[in-house]
This record gives sequence, structure tokens and C-alpha cells, in this order.
Amino acid sequence: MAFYSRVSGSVGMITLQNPPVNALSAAVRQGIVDAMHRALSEPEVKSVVICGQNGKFCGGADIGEFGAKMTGPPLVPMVHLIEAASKPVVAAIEGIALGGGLELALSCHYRIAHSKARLGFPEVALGLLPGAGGTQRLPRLIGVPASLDLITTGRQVTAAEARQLGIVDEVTDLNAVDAAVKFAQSVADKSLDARRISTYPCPRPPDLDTIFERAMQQVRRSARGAIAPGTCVQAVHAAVTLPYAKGMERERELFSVLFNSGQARALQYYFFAQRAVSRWSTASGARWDTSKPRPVHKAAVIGLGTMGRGITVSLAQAGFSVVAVETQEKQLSEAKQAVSGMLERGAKRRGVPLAHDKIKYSCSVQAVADVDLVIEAVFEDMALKKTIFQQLSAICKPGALLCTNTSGLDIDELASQTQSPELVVGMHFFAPAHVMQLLEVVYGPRSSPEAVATAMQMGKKMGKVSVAVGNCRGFVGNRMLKLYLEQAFFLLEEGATPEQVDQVLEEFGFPMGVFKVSDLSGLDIGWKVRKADGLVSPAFTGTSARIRGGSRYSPLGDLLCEQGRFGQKTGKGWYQYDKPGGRVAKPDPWLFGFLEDYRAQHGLVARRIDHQEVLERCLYPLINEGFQILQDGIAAGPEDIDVIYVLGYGWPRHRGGPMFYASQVGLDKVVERLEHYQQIHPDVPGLQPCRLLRKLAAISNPAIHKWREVIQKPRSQL
Ligand SMILES: CCCCCCCCCCCCC/C=C/C(=O)SCCNC(=O)CCNC(=O)[C@H](O)C(C)(C)COP(=O)(O)OP(=O)(O)OC[C@H]1O[C@@H](n2cnc3c(N)ncnc32)[C@H](O)[C@@H]1OP(=O)(O)O
Repeated sequence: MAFYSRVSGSVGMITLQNPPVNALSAAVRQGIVDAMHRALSEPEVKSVVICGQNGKFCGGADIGEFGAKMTGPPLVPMVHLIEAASKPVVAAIEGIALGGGLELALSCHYRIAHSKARLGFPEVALGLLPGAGGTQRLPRLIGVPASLDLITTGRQVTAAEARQLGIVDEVTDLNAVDAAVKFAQSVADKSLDARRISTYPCPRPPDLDTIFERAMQQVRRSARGAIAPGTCVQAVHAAVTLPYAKGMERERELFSVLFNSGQARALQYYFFAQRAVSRWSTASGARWDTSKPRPVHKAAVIGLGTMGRGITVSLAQAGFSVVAVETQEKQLSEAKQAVSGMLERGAKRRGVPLAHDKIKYSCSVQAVADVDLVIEAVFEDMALKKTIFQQLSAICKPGALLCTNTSGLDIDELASQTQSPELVVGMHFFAPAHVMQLLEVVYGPRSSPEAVATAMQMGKKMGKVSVAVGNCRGFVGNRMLKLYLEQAFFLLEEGATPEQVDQVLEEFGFPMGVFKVSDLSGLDIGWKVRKADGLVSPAFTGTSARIRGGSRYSPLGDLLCEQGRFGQKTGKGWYQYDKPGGRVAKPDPWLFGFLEDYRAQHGLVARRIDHQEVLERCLYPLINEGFQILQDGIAAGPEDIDVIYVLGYGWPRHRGGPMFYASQVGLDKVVERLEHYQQIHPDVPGLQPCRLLRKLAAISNPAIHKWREVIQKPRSQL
């Protein structure tokens, strides 16, 4: 709701009250409209201040209402009522003015902001545009280029930048509501003729066409198939080319297209999913609201390779004291230099003080004796990790949490090397660890709720989105990835090329196709894992070359590694590069010959594979594995999987994540296509729909937020 009061006799005060962010729900909009009418009708009231309760002006339209039938007064007439008011209206912006919140502020005649406030139009991240006049008022106020920047990127600005751009009239370090009241009194008698932004002419820079062309090119490059950024450009274009009323009609038309799109649904689902994962639960019933994290002041990182360096930087930037350990002097000194460089670049970019003094480097594991938490980040070698966990268990103080950054090894096996297995959890970072936002927190059967809560909170403090997942080979992300990679290899065997597969996946919205990613991260990584798993051996020849464990296996990746083709680092992999370390992937005629020879050797006849098959073969087995993961209780809900895939694996956000995508395709369709491919390729693993997927498909494709009800029924019923 919105609360009306009178301040200093002559100022009508409208306070938005809808915790936690004062979103413009139907009740709030109704409250504002009622309060405006009251303020306008009271003769003693000479001016009006609009503010938000609890130091937050307004977080925008209530996103939760978008899925339901809209009730209450609409936003557009509400902002028109405010702008048309005959008494000056001043917005007192504390905390945030985002989306519809900023549109509300732009409809006021004046804006006073607290210095710590942030303002912006984040609608584009929800698949929308600022549809309550934002695309028409902002360009009239601050010009086209700056408006395009803010509206198409969703970038939030500080109060200082907002002042510089001309969005706010004054910035104060003091109480912004008090300042706004004073200001409102001072302008009570002033004419409002020059204060209604909708009446301003929109500035028309001489190079207007070039500005819009460039903006369109820029959004096409970065949007990866998302439609909202380009539509935002079109809406701003209307502000320059049409009179205000017509521009508003165009804004509404474009908003309507976006509002009704699957992309907007996916992005809004994702918005809530990213918040839902913090309310974690484990298969054994531990929960976020009943588990207390331990205090962590000092942490250690063991192993300063690429991952260890990134984790060290992330910890130091988050304010933790860090002991960084690398047993070889030379590697330690190289790591120190690299970490310093990363910290310097980070400090410069973020405008924060350097965090060098937070880190102590050591060659000795003994240096971790007094830390509260250790993150082991050595090679993916179980024997080595076991030795380290035995050492840590003996050296660390009682109660210290022992974490491993493994990307898929058994947490429980490591826990069994220690005296306190309940204090062992996985903290699976993604490379580069100081940049990537995702953290998989992996609990084993013996991890205590307190240990999980501590790792989840650490991730949050490091600015990551932490997702709690159970212990299994590859956890959630890499377990699903295995199916995706396997299918891509099988497609090559059957006649596809890396370029064809990658193109389909990039058109779907991945920043890079599977083969380009493989070249970037190094083919040797997977090769090492497969060797350790006993999948690579000269013994597998002749008819057994393409069979492992009774299922079809593609040795293509292994064969490339045997040729020294590890990807970008060697200048050759699935593609060729101009030099080792080169970045630009070019098709490699050698690879085409190699694939032809391989097919001939194994009696395979290349066939034409269409776009749809590439997409379905790559994505549906991955999705099916996601359902298996839910069925096994490794992830608590589809949101966990979707957040992991969007933040860790480049799944296009505007498609919501693999589980949401499946819900949009239709679970019955996913089952039907998997069965179709399974019939054709009965020996190919991953094509058999799992029980949970079949069960959900059979109960007429329930909405994704209903899946948990089915999953949470006793697992034996599945
Ligand atoms: C024409 C055809 C169709 C007609 C249909 C009619 C529609 C007419 C509409 C008219 C046009 C509308 C145009 C305006 C659109 C908008 O305003 S869209 C919303 C824009 N705002 C945002 O995107 C802000 C989103 N929120 C945030 O970025 C952050 O939450 C925050 C505000 C910066 C606060 O961050 P933090 O402190 O880290 O807290 P969080 O954990 O993120 O959030 C706390 C809880 O608040 C919930 N929440 C936040 N914002 C909103 C919101 N706008 N609506 C609803 N709920 C919100 C968030 O989900 C958290 O709750 P829990 O999920 O329960 O944890």
C-alpha cells in the first residue's frame, strides 16, 4: 500500500509501503492514486513528496504480478496523474529507484536523491522495456545516447552519475526525505510549465541515424538472440521520431510484444530462480533457515594454479585474510605475481582499494594451522587430494572447514580421510574463479548443515550465487555436461562437422558451441579424466573401439589428444588456430579428412543431419540427466539446475535454463523425441527418458513451479 501523511502543514507525503523493495503492486498503485487525489484536493497542501519506506524508494513494478491477471490502477495513467498534478511533486530517492520506480520518479516534477542511491532501468534483464513512459521520458531528459546505454543494458547508475546525466536535481548525504520536504516547500509556488518531462522536445543529435544503427549493431552482438535489447532501441527511436502521445502508443505496442513473449517468461522465472537457490535444502532435510553458518575470518587456498589464483583473488576482494599455499618456490613466486596483477586490475576496474595485504603466501601447508576454512585447489587427482586432506586434518585447528574445489570427484571419499568428515564440503568454482558468478556447494552424506551453511555464505560474501547440490560424479553441472559432449561426438561420427554443431548451439544462444568451448578449455582435461576412469587404453581396438561398458562410446576426443591436438593452447583441436594460443577458430580440412577416415574405418556412413536433430540430440539428453538428478535428490529443484546452467555453462538466460526450456518445449515432446532417437540408436547412452521425466510428462506437463510437489513425494514412488 501507500501511506498518506501531512508534513510541516503544507507538504503531502506519500510513502510506498511494500517490503522488501516497495514494488509497485496493485495495492501500492491504488494507494498512490488515492493519496495523490487527496493531496490535490486538500487546499492546505501546496506540494507533495513521494518516498519509500525503510530507505528504499521503489524496486519497480511487482514482477510477481506479471504472471497473473492485472488488477488495480495501471501504471501509465498513474504516472500521468502525477505529472499532470497542479502542485509540485518531489521524489525522495533513497536506496533504489529501478524500473517502474524510476518511471515513477521521472513523472515527478523534481528528484532529490541520497548519495548512496542507485537508479536504473533493469527491465531488459526481465525481457521487457520500461513500459510506463521510461523510454519516452528519459531521452527527453538526458538525450538519446545516454538513454540507449541505460535502457538497453539495464546498467544502474549512482546518484552522482544520475546527477551528472541530469536524471536527478540534487544529491544529498543527509536524510533525502527531509531534504525533499524542504525542497518541496521551496518550490511550492513555482510554475510547473518547465517541469513536465513529457512536454520536453526530444534532443535530435545530427548523427541520429548512425547512433541508432550502432546501438542496434551493439545489441545484436551482445544479445545472443534476446529480443528485448533491440526492442528497447526501437522504443527509444519512437521518442525521437514521434510526438509524446504517439511515442507512448508505440512504447505500449512494443511492450506488449515483449510482455507476451516466451523470453520474458523465461527471464522472469530466472529472476526468481536465482533468488530461490539461496533457500537451499539437502536430501537429508537440512535447510537454510535452520542451519547457522560458522564465522570465517581467515581462509586458506592450497594449490595456486589457475583455479587457486582466482579463488585467492575472490577471497581477498571479499575482505577475508588469505593464506595462499603452493609448495614449489618457483610456482609460488609466479602465482604471487599473477595474483597481484589480477588484484590490481580488479581494484582499478571496480574503483576499490587494493587487497594485497590480505594475502600471506607460503610454501608450507603448516601455514594453514590457524585458519577457519581451507579450500584445496590442486589438480583433479584423487590420490593427491586424499594426501592433502589427511595433512589438513592433522594440521588445521579443530572446527576448521575443509573444502575441495574438485569439479566432480567424490566428496565423501575425501571426507573419509579426515577426523571430522562433517566439516568437509565441496566448493566448486568455475574458471576464471574471480570472475564467474557460480559456486556449486557440494554436500556429502556426512557434511553437517553448519558446514553447508558456511560454504553457502562464503560464496555469497564472494559475490557468487551459491547452489547447494548433492555428491555424485560431476555433481550437477558436469554430470549433465557429459551427456551433451557425448552426443556432440556421436553427431560427428554420424556425419556432422564441429562447425555445424557449434552453429546450431550458437544460434540457440550459447556464447560458444560445444567444440569451440572444448578447444578453449583444452581437450586434454577430459582426456585425463577418461584415462583415470580406464576408458582410454590401447586394448580398446577393432570392434571394441567404440564400446565401453556395453554402451556406445566415441573415442574421437581421445584420438585428437593422441595427435597432440589439445585445442587453442596447441593451435589445433576441433578447429585450427593461427598459432598456439590463437583465439580465432577456423575450420580445419585435416579434421574433415580425419573424420572421413574414422568413419570408413568403423563402417559408418555419413548422413545429412538437420538443425533440429543437432539441437535435440545435444540438449534433450542433458535435460533428461537433469531430471535424473532431481529424481536422485542431487538437486532440490529445477531452479538449482537452471541457475547452474545459466551462470556456469553459458545457457542463454532468455531461455530460462534447461529445465525451464524443457517445460516450455513440453515434457511429453521431450520424452517423445528421446524415445525416437533411442529407437534409432539403441546402443547410445543417455537417450532413455528417466522415470521422473516420464512421470511429469504423463501428468499433463505441470507448470515448473509444481514439479517440486511431485519430486518431494517419497522417492520410492517415482
Ligand atoms: C500491454 C500488454 C500487457 C499489459 C500488461 C500490463 C503490464 C503493465 C506494466 C506497465 C509497465 C511496467 C514497466 C515497469 C516494469 C518494471 O518495473 S519491471 C521491474 C524492474 N525492477 C527490477 O528489475 C528490480 C529487480 N530487483 C532487484 O534488482 C533487486 O531485488 C534489488 C531491488 C536491487 C534488491 O536487491 P537485494 O537487496 O539483493 O535483494 P533481492 O534478494 O534481490 O530481493 C529481495 C526480495 O525482493 C524481491 N523483489 C525484488 N524486486 C522485486 C520486484 N520488482 N517485484 C517483486 N519482487 C521483487 C525478490 O524476489 C526478493 O524476494 P525473494 O525472492 O522472496 O527472496
